[in-house]
Amino acid sequence: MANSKYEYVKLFEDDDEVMLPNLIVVRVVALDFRRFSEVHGFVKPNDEKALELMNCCAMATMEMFSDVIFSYGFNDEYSFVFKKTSKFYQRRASKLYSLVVSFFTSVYITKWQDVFLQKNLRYAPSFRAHVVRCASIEVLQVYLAWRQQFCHISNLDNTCFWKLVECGKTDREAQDFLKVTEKKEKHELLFQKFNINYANLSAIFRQGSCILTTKVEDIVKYHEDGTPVKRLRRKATVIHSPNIAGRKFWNEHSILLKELGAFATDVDKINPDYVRSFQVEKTLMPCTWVVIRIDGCHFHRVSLFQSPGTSSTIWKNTEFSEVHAFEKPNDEHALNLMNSCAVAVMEKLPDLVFSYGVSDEYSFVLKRYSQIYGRTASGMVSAIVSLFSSLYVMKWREFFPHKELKYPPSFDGRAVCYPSDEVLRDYLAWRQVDCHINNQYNTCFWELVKSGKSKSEAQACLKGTQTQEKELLLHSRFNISYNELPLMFRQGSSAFWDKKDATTGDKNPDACCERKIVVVHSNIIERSFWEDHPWILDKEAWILDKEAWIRDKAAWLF
Ligand SMILES: Nc1nc2c(ncn2[C@@H]2O[C@H](COP(=O)(O)OP(=O)(O)OP(=O)(O)O)[C@@H](O)[C@H]2O)c(=O)[nH]1
Ligand SMILES: [Mg+2]
Ligand SMILES: [Mg+2]
Repeated sequence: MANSKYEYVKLFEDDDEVMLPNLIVVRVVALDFRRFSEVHGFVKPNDEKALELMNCCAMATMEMFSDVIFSYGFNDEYSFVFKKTSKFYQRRASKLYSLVVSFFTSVYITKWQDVFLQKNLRYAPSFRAHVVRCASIEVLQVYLAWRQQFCHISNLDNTCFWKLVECGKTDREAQDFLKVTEKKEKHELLFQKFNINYANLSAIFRQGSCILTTKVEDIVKYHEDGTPVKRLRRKATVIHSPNIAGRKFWNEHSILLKELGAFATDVDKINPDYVRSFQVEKTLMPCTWVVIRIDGCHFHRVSLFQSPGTSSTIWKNTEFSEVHAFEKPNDEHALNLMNSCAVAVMEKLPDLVFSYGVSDEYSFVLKRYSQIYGRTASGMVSAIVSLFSSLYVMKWREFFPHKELKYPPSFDGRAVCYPSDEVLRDYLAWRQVDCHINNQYNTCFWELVKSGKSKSEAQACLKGTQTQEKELLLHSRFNISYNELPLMFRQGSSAFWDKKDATTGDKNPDACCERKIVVVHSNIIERSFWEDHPWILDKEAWILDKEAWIRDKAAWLF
């Protein structure tokens, strides 16, 4: 809708389409899961409930994203394989991994209490994700073999490790012992010393879990004459298999053959070059401002959700803001929830220097030399979008104490590099102009609707109108002075560390206690905002960061 002189900043966005014939795998891995599992007292080495929750999230993800044909997970990770012809979001990598990780995270929080009845979630967990490109079905086969082999090796190791620790060894001693022990000896150790036959441990621990979906018919209601109204729905099922990369397992599932292709032989060796390709992630250009923009998925449009109180997922012609009865055009609580999540994300990731939010989106600015998540686009985007989603679900009650969250929300994300302060400020100006144009239009639109016009009449009435005409319309017909509407609606929200932090810096040991993020609703298009807050895009810190970065990255220069 919006059109402004700042639109040129869109030229900095790059295309990350996964080209055909590459097969798409989205791999999701928990962040800092060791700490999370300790804080939540997970059983070692495997917590059945924690695995059940991971499977639950993966099943919901597969039911949500119908192009995902197969998934495999163990411990704290899951891999989702898309059908080979998928056109989902034009195969744009950032859309795919961000939506999957965001939804997966939201479900993790939503379902936590159902799985861990007595255990409260103590803090917001998050996951990271990236796209693995497999050039052929043979490469996908190696990928699956690699992951399942890792599951086996790590589970055997962990089982031995915790048994050794239980019987008195220190962590160090147990690790040193296992380092020099062969697989066969580990099996022997478990059997001889601890009376454990490894092969008898639960398949879910040893083999991980696979998920496949089938179409089932649900009766959703009955007509007056008693005939049932049926609807097709995807139903996910968990299975365990000792060799998911084997021909025997794969080729007996017709859906895998049809949507992905057959395995011609069994894998006898995992090619290390392939493994390198599975791990490669694009890094962002150094010395640029990185902006991570996240946006609510289908906050307005059709979405899929699980109807409350039932276990079935149903297509509904609906929108997140509609289902949750957000006030139109602006819901103060919904916007404050977004702001609160953004502040919490900034507190967790100190490399974030500024963020700007409007409607269902937030832009996070990372300092120029940020090296978090190896400066990979997928690391930065997925960690932020996942943490944001996690917080959004956890904080929902605080902002909507009387409203149930009806289904897990999801956000997409992208990373864009801007080379100078000017371009970065133009980017932020672009978002604020967009906020202004949309807000003015939406205010007029909903006033017209409230006054009795249909939506299409309201649309027709506003078509081609300029700012001043809209202001006049609001004033003359509805007695609304646009400039007196709440600042948050007109200007959006900006979050940043307040001045005290920047000036006290590291010199004062108590400084960290005083650090505070402020949320303001200012005009950030005007240069004066940046002149009044020079520490946000601080030049001096930038030079120090640059020197540290060169020392770290380019030691060979000296
Ligand atoms: N009523 C109400 N709706 C809101 C509010 N904030 C966001 N929305 C809705 O969220 C939509 C955001 O627009 P987009 O992000 O472009 O659209 P979307 O439906 O989320 O679609 P995608 O982002 O492409 O998935 C708006 O059109 C509103 O319908 C709010 O405070 N109140
Ligand atoms: Mg949106
Ligand atoms: Mg939006």
